[in-house]
Order: sequence, then structure tokens, then C-alpha cells
Amino acid sequence: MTLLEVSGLYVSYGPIDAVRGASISVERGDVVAIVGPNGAGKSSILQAIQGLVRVRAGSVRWRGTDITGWAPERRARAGIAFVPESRGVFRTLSIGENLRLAGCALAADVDVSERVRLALRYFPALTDRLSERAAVLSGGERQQLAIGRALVAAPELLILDEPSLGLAPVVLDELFAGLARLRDEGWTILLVEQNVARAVKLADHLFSLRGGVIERVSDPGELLRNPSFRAKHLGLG
Ligand SMILES: Nc1ncnc2c1ncn2[C@@H]1O[C@H](COP(=O)(O)OP(=O)(O)OP(=O)(O)O)[C@@H](O)[C@H]1O
Repeated sequence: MTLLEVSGLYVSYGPIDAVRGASISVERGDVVAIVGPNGAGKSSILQAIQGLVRVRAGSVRWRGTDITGWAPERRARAGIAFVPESRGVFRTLSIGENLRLAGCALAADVDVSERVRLALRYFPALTDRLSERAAVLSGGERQQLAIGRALVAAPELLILDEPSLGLAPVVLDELFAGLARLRDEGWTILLVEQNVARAVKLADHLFSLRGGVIERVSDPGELLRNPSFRAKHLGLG
């Protein structure tokens, strides 16, 4: 089932056309990655999906319904969760408080503690540190917490804006292991990544964006078998 369908999307900032006619679809249970250089328009697409920037033309459909004009909170209630590049967490609160707070707006019959336990399954390193302040977390751990907070809502679609940004390789291993667990358990994820190697290993479909235009849609499995791709992006002969 197609969960999300972005068609002919245009996003502009004054005279700058950041996204020019991009179309992307996400099927339930798939991990879809958008890759591309700085300024390609990747974040603008994600923000348009979450309703954070104005769409100049084109549409965003969610489970077949046109949600292009919907407010961000309505999209969130409909099952779309967005983890921005800035990894919003409350630094003065503990890890546990951050996670529980993420569940405070859920329906009264939702067991938030159970949801928190579920989120921690994917990022077990946080489990032993629930009483520590988020301010002490490394960049990678903060990213895990930000994703964990989004998971507490049990969204149908998890949108991640450049989860690897600024993180050391060793930290990335732990983060992407968590993302791979999410994928393997059937979560639907749309992410933007500049780290092509990580994106290819995680995703089911890869969209390459340049200058606001989708240049290519690739099958990561094929790329992983392609010798020139392996040499260029994976450092393998
Ligand atoms: N609020 C804004 N006002 C003006 N221009 C913007 C704004 N946000 C983005 N842009 C411009 O739109 C273009 C696309 O930006 P966007 O952040 O979507 O790209 P990106 O692929 O996510 O880049 P990066 O990887 O550097 O985050 C760039 O030229 C950027 O400078």
C-alpha cells in the first residue's frame, strides 16, 4: 500500500527554487532514502511533507488523501513523525523524562511506559541511562533519543533529516544498527542522507536529488553489486 505520494513538488524561497517538480512515493514497510549534495533540496522535501514550508505547486498525499494544505500537527496526528536535523531534545530533562514527555499528548488509553520501552528496544544503550540529563549525551546518543521520542507516538511513517550529520563512524554504527532493527521489524522510514554508503545499506529505494530535481531512482541492492559504485562509495575493489 502506498502510504505517501509526493507528486510534482515545487518549493521556493523567494527567488530560489529549492525543489523543482520532485515526485517520491513510500510504500508501507519500506525504507526510502533521498541522497544528494548540499543544497539539493532534500530537507525542503521533508519539510513540505510535514507541512513546515509552503508548497508552491504539486501535492502531498497520505494514504490516498491530499494533505498538501494540512497543518503540521494534523499530519502528526495522522501518523507522520518528523525528526529534524537539529535533533530536538530537552537538554535539562533526563532521557526518561524526554521519552515520557513525547507521549504526553497521546490518547489517555495509550500506555506511555510501554511505548517508551518499545522505543528503547531499538536503542538499548539509552536504557541504562534513563535518569541522566540529555545534556550529557553525545551527538549520536542525542540522535538516538530524538528518534526514540518520535517512536513513542508509534508513527506510521518516520521521517529523519540527515541522522548521520556530524557523527563519528563508531557512533554511526550504533545509530544505523538501531535503524536497521526498525527496518527489519517493518517500520516505514523516509530519510535524507548525505552518507550514501549508509543510505544504500539501509534503504529499499534510493532517490538521488540534485538542484531540486530527482535525477535517478536506484535499487540499493544493484548498487551494492555494482563495481564502480562499490569503489566510489564503499571503498571496496
Ligand atoms: N529558509 C530558507 N530561505 C532561503 N533559502 C533557503 C531556505 N531553506 C533552504 N534554502 C535554500 O534552498 C536550497 C535547498 O535547501 P535544502 O536545505 O532543502 O537542501 P539540502 O539538500 O537539505 O541541503 P543540506 O544537505 O545542506 O541540508 C538551498 O539553496 C538553500 O540555500
